[in-house]
Amino acid sequence: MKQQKIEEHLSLYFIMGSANCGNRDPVDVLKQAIDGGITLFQYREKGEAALKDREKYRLAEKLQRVCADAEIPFMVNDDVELAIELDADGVHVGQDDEAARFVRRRMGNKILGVSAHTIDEAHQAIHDGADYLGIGPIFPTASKADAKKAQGPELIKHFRNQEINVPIVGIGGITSANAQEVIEAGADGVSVISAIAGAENIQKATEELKTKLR
Ligand SMILES: C=C1C=NC(C(F)(F)F)=NC1=N
Ligand SMILES: [Mg+2]
Repeated sequence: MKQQKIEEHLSLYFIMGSANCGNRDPVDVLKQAIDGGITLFQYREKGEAALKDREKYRLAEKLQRVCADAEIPFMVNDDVELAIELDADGVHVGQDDEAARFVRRRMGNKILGVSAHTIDEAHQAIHDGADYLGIGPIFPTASKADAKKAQGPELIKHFRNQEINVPIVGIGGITSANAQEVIEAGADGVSVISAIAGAENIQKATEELKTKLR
């Protein structure tokens, strides 16, 4: 049941933190993205101006409520303590965050996403109980300062050819111009930051992206 649900939710996965919203209120950005049809949200508070402690908690709480009202699962990036404190729907961790097997123990049956760049990392994440893998960067990205080299949609094909059959979401420089290639390569969905958060008209940009995913 959860496995099937995860695939459903992965199709248009919006990731955002205060640093991605320019001078716009992150709550309004999220509301417009939800109106445009996102299927999953991840709160990712990163960068030198990243909110911390009480401020971060308060924004996370507001974004979580917006997701709850829209029945969109609310994920937290990296910060397992915050995810547990908020009783978030899940957490996403990278290879340099807390090991997925420990996060799984602390998160119980919540959604656990893990970033993987190699087949070995994918096998380890699956062994540790990951519900989905974030694979990328597919295209060059400006949203992650320490991103690895873009590998193209072939990266997703490679994971599928290697019998990695768990839910996969592609990440990295994905826009409405290239989203289709990522799905055709075998991803269950696409995750985006600036293609939505940086758009002039957020709802329209989200709707346009969504049309490419059918
Ligand atoms: C670094 C990341 C890689 N992948 C993902 C996701 F799209 F959720 F899988 N989220 C991240 N924060
Ligand atoms: Mg991380």
